Amino acid sequence: MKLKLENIHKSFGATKVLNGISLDVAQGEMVCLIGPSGSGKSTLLRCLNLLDPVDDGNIWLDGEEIADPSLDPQPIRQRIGIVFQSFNLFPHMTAEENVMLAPRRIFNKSRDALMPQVEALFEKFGLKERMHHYPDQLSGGQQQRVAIARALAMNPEIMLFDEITSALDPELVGEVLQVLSSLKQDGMTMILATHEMAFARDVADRVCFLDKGQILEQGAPAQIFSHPKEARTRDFLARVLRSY
Ligand SMILES: Nc1ncnc2c1ncn2[C@@H]1O[C@H](COP(=O)(O)OP(=O)(O)OP(=O)(O)O)[C@@H](O)[C@H]1O
Repeated sequence: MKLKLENIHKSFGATKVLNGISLDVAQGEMVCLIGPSGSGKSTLLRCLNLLDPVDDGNIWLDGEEIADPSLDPQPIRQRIGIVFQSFNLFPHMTAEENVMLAPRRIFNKSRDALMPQVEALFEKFGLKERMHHYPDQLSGGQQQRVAIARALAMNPEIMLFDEITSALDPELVGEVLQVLSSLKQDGMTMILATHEMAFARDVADRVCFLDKGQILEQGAPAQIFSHPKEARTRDFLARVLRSY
């Protein structure tokens, strides 16, 4: 198993946000987390990336326990890329400089040494002509694709995506989802929190329905979307699918 979560608990003050999450993610699998606002999707991804410490439970990456607070989180974080809804690109740097920043600093590599990989990423994401543009010269969809390239430039083993299309104009969503589909074809292990139900249904290997910090149901998208067992899952899907 690439990633294994065992009975994860997390509270903020008196608010219990994750209430016993257990989840196995296989190498190359795409898992979509769906669920109502406030169900704990973002918190789960932040805990997986060690941005927030868990209160209790275990996270295993390739059989190695990573949620141990006595470990230095930095080397583990490098193995797990995360992209957020807000692109957070540095405005005073070009797209290329944004993508090169972390690998240059952390791996101490020169621009020349990194250039073939970075050029290949821009090419793959249809951004070759935009490498030397600044973020404010790029559309939201282009900025988000640069943000994904920036995470990939660290050669992560797993990618986490937290509602990465939620801030985009509807016509720009497709180009970003296309990037996710191509990463899946490349065999990247991915966990996505998303409200893109059609994408989850058509592309994910597995869908996990979160509610009140618990996984109520999980399974193949066809099973969850067509035959949800839990009433709460059914209600949620009925509401969101009606809005399409
Ligand atoms: N740093 C924090 N401090 C206090 N409460 C927090 C913090 N982060 C999240 N929460 C609370 O945890 C709960 C779950 O939030 P989370 O963002 O994980 O949900 P979500 O499922 O990702 O929601 P959405 O779909 O709206 O992004 C919410 O009640 C939220 O207010």
